[in-house]
Amino acid sequence: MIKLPEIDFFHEDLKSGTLVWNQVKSQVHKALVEYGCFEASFDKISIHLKKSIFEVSQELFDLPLQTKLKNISTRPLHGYIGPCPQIPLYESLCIEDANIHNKAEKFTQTLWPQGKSSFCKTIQSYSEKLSELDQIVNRMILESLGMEKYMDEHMNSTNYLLRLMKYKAPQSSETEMGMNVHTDTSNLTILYQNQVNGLQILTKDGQWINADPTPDTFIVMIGDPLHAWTNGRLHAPYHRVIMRGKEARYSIGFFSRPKAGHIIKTPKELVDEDHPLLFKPFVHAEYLDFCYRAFNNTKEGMGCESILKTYYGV
Ligand SMILES: O=C(O)CCC(=O)C(=O)O
Ligand SMILES: [Fe+2]
Repeated sequence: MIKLPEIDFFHEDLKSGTLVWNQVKSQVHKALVEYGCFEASFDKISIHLKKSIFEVSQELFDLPLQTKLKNISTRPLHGYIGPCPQIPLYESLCIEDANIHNKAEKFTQTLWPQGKSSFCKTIQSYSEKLSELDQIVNRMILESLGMEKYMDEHMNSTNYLLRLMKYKAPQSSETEMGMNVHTDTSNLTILYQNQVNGLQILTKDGQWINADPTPDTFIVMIGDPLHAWTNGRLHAPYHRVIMRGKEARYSIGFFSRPKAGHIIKTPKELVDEDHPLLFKPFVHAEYLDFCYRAFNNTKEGMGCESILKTYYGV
């Protein structure tokens, strides 16, 4: 049974340029080339915070549907997604810029007008801490491609989204699709789950493997925009969620996303004879519209055909 690579981000002195940084960086690069994802240990999020994020998540999903529907956004797939025929077990809410205090507070007030500081504090602190891991991984990615000069531009053109997700236990004793096969629309995704497994990743050679993280680990994954930007060097894996058993699954997705109007354009340094250009430049908002249409048009939910290849392939 293949297991995802495990990478440790514990070290106190994990600073660019140190020996330990370079060692971790090469593990990150190798894992992202081969699998497009890995399992990360990261101790900046305390046990208390890990517990709290699921407690507040549960409270959120226990709110009446009318209240959850207040989570709306002008961008498609950025608000409340309720159980629908494509994915009947799935429900999620989306908090844009959850790492920024004012934004976390605004979201909290929309759902709890009387205020709910435990919720606001937890989502903000969780997002802020996890953004450190996101930045470490992003820097390692750019350095390992010799592209660190793009770091500021890369980070300034993204923002963070926090998606709290719940998958109901399937009705029958059979397994059921929790989320259909897709690749992510983010540059980088960091997933954390309660101890109900279900996430599966498709390897490059076509095998589905289980990503069963421990309570201490996160799954870090590449999405389409970064796959395109790196001219295919980093793999964006197809993945899905299969539900079984009697327990609900809670999962927390932390996404670094290109901003709506940002154009994803492969830098010229990453194009040469051995690496011909794979994708035309594209505006993230337009690409997201295609994903949204695919999601609505196919019975299986997010279509499994690559949106990136279909619309932007060279
Ligand atoms: O719940 C999970 O583990 C996966 C969620 C996911 O793939 C996504 O939100 O894009
Ligand atoms: Fe995903």
